[in-house]
Amino acid sequence: MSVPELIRIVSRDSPMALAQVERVRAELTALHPGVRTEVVPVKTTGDKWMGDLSQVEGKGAFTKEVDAALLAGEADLAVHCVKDVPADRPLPAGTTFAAFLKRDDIRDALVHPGGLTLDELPAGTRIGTSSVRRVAQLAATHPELECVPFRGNANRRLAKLAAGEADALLLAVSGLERIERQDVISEILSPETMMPPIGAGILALQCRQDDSELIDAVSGLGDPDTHREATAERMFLHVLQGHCNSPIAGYARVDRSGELSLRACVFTPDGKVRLNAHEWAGRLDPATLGTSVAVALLRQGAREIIDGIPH
Ligand SMILES: NCc1[nH]cc(CCC(=O)O)c1CC(=O)O
Repeated sequence: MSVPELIRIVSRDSPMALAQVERVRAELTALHPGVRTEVVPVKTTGDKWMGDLSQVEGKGAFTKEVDAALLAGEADLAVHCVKDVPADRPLPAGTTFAAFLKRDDIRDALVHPGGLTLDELPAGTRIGTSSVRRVAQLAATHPELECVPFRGNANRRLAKLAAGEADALLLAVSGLERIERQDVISEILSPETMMPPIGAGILALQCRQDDSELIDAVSGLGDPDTHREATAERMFLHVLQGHCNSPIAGYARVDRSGELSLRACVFTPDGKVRLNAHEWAGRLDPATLGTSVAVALLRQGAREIIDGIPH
């Protein structure tokens, strides 16, 4: 296999994103000793804008500038959190996913400086989160807690928490691990307590579609089970056609016997309505499983819920 001499890797410039790039560089050099890599950090709209994401372009706010650098030939390989890559539309024309890295933890964690668990938090505790998915689920199970809007990369959110702008936070376990701040976790929430977002804990490598030399060189970093899970989850979201204010959650799992299943939920923003679906792939391919689960939720009224939320 011919491997490019130099691979320029583009990513957001947050500490979490740069840690993700370091993982990719380490895996690349393990697979192809001698390959040189260079990091091209870019600031995205989502990093710069601290208001409501629906007022900028919503979905795509964390990926647009990265995609642009890839397409302009300023870099060869983009590293994305699958969670942040819009699934309602295809990937930008001319680009493709070359690999999904082995999935990290999919769960959310509670960060409470006093070390309390979610069930122990006193009424009125201010939870810093702007995520409609987290707000809806907390409203359903812990209506006595108060969510306050909280944006910024994970390090900035931890700094704002330390400054007293909230009493506790919800953050992804995988994200905290990447920035080496697992120490702040007071409780890891099960996926039943806090259903994760589509694509949680998965890093994707994106290339220009015509760059077959690079696609071949990086495809060996992909994990087959993660690929099946990501494909089912993203097709689910594509068929559902949510928007940036629609509380949608779900995850696919390949179990020990190799069976793929997908469970997913749609909520009203107040958490009062929760639609559920859970299906096994059986003989279906992952994308068809994703479609089937989306159709199951649409039959229960997901379209009316999603379209009824201002966005
Ligand atoms: N929106 C920011 C973002 N994008 C991906 C992750 C977590 C890591 C992952 O799921 O890959 C986070 C932080 C968070 O939600 O706490």
